[in-house]
Amino acid sequence: MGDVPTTTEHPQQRRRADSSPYVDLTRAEWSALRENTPLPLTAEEVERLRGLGDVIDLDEVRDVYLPLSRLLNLYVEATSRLRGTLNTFLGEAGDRGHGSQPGTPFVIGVAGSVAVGKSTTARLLQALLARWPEHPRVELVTTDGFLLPNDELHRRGLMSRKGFPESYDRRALTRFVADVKAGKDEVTAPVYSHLIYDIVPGERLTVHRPDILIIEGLNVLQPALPGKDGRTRVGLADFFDFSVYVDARSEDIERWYYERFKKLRLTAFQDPDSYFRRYTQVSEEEALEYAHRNWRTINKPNLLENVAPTRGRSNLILRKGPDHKVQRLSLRKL
Ligand SMILES: Nc1ncnc2c1ncn2[C@@H]1O[C@H](COP(=O)(O)OP(=O)(O)O)[C@@H](O)[C@H]1O
Ligand SMILES: CC(C)(COP(=O)(O)O)[C@@H](O)C(=O)NCCC(=O)O
Repeated sequence: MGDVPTTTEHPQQRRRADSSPYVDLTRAEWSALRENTPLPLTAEEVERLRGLGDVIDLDEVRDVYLPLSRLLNLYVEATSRLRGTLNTFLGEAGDRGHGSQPGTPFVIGVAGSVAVGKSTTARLLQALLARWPEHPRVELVTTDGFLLPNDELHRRGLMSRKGFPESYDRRALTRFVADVKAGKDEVTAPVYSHLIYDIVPGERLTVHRPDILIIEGLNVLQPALPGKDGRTRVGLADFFDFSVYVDARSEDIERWYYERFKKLRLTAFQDPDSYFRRYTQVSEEEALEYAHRNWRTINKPNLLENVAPTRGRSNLILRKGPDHKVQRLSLRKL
């Protein structure tokens, strides 16, 4: 694996020039920033939010996610004040509907590789944010609902590119977030099932004017594609008020992917409806060959070509060590 560029080993990130837009913090420095924020989750609740294979406990929540929840609270307040200022500036024009609506949702993007633990991060944030004294309504949506259905992926020759930017209906995804942010009463999205490895026909999820929307997925920080006229379009990330990139060494993520695959083989894959049931009927070694191929030909190239290059667009980079625990953080300051 020596030739594999990892997602963490850029020397400039260890020692940054003063002009770097990021400030680097150790876990200890970051955890001190939680100040007196109380811990609103119990060990059992944390356990329920934990994804398969992720290691997360109350220490991790206290040291890593509480300071983040505090920072996000400050961001939400400041963003709301800024919107008020904009509406004041727009004055009457604002009254005629040109300004942003009061209560415009605060949108948070959570990005990172397959199997890095984005879902756990997003679920923890949702639970922590919902427990602020203001009790905001926090909705969490994953971008897999906007994958093209398998039939369509087959037609376009993209079945072995699942998770690559072109395997999504990116316009529908951007429209979905734009509609939520515009304050529409009900906005719906398609639903993806890991069980059938496909979009669930006819099923939609509905989002009703949340205070905060978390949108989690591999490619949420991808820049917009240029339009046919060559002009840049508005992209998904243009609607984000804050974004988090969950980072780890490629070698660690690969190991987590295989470990999760082995666990899924003993659990979810046993379901008769599982797309992966066939891997419960062969030896673990044979099943793992499929996982290795998937990592080598789909998830790793996607990580290196598409996902990791978006890391520098995020507001916060969480760097996990080999045990899934966050070791270092980089917070955008400029
Ligand atoms: N084949 C599968 N069957 C059932 N659940 C799966 C399968 N693959 C992934 N998952 C689950 O789906 C969620 C999203 O996984 P993934 O997209 O790899 O992101 P991440 O691990 O970064 O959250 C995780 O909770 C994972 O455990
Ligand atoms: C569904 C996914 C593309 C992730 O989608 P996301 O929610 O990040 O948009 C991914 O978990 C996946 O299934 N990738 C295909 C390759 C594989 O089976 O590992």
